Amino acid sequence: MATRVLESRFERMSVNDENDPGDGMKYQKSKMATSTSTTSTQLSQNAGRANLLKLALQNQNTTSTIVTVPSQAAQWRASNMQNGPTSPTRKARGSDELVRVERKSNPLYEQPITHKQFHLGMFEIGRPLGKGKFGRVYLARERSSGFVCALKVLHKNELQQGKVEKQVRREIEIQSNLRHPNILQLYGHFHDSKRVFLILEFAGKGELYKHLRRENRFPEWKAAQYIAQMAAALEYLHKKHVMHRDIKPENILVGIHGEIKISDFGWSVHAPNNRRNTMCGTLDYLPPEMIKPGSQDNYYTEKVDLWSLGVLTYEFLVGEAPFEDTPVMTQRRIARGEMTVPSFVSPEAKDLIKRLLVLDPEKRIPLDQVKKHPWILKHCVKGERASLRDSKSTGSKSSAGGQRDE
Ligand SMILES: Nc1ncnc2c1ncn2[C@@H]1O[C@H](COP(=O)(O)OP(=O)(O)OP(=O)(O)O)[C@@H](O)[C@H]1O
Repeated sequence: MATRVLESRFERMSVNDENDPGDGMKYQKSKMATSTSTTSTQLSQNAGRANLLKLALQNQNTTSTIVTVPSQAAQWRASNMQNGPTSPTRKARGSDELVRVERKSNPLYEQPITHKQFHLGMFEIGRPLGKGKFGRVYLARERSSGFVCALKVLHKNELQQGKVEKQVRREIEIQSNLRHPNILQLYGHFHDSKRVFLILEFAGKGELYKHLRRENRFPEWKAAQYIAQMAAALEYLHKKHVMHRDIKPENILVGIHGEIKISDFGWSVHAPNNRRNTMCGTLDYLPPEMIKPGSQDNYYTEKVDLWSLGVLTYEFLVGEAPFEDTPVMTQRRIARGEMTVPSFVSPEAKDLIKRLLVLDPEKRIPLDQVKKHPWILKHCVKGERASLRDSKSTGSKSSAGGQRDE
């Protein structure tokens, strides 16, 4: 059934589709589509989507044979996947529940690694998933294995014009070496004369930013579970001496189980000495040490991500960033740490925000303590009971006005 849905989705695509990128990457008709007996019209769109996601999960947990291989040119060098990633598994009740992500070995990585060169013909291209500044992202399926992934297409001339080649190269190098359930996996990449293709893990529930805008703000149980996952991912990154430097809802995707996937490593940096002095990131999320006048002289550390985690916690719970204002005022308020937490935020959550949004980077609460913070423990260790209690006391909607994901 699930396979048929996917087939019919691929079957429906045509080269005249208005979403055709017009860049020589036409939608391709699946060979398997002819074997279907159930037509797509018999299935509702929602059921189709749910089944597609189920198939993506099955593929990613069990049947994938995608491996990363060296690409044609040294500058787009790929990394190896010998240290296999971990796969999230569903632990919670009901389809609308956030989950604690559990590590599980993936059979893919127990198989011998076979090196093969990736090329576009190996993939069936599905529907567009979105568009960024420098390219488009498509749902894709590797033909031989049926592995479902997201294919990001970047045009070399646009990268050149935007002077972001170095940034993209760094993004590839860093992301392809990361294996964590809350970090979007980059499986490999390849290129032709005009384009660079990134083979990415498919995040079935899309952008976190859209979930937040839809719900306005998240209920505390959900925000706490997201922040716990963010803390785990950041801890992993920092242990590898990687600072993300651009943590914000727009750079977080949501996996098929509702788990967080940090993406967009365009601003991330591998800094083995743990100190950098480049100005980057998004104003609302920038920490004081990066916006101070003369900050060129002020080296900063991976603790910038702790500040951003505080801003993220605030935005999850309040619906807007804590220092949001005109650009000049935002900068001024960040430099002074000037913000107020609304009274509807619980004292425990407020405490965590205040411990993260500390002007002195060295005094910010470390990630291992974030994971043990009472607010996190309340919603994550006893997560299910806490979320039940919250939903009982506030009806179907949470006190934060948020609803469970459908
Ligand atoms: N792995 C993925 N799984 C599911 N959807 C994705 C995936 N990657 C990207 N998308 C969708 O495609 C959109 C464009 O992604 P892309 O990475 O090109 O740009 P971006 O990070 O949103 O923006 P920018 O180019 O400004 O950094 C995303 O906003 C998201 O909706």
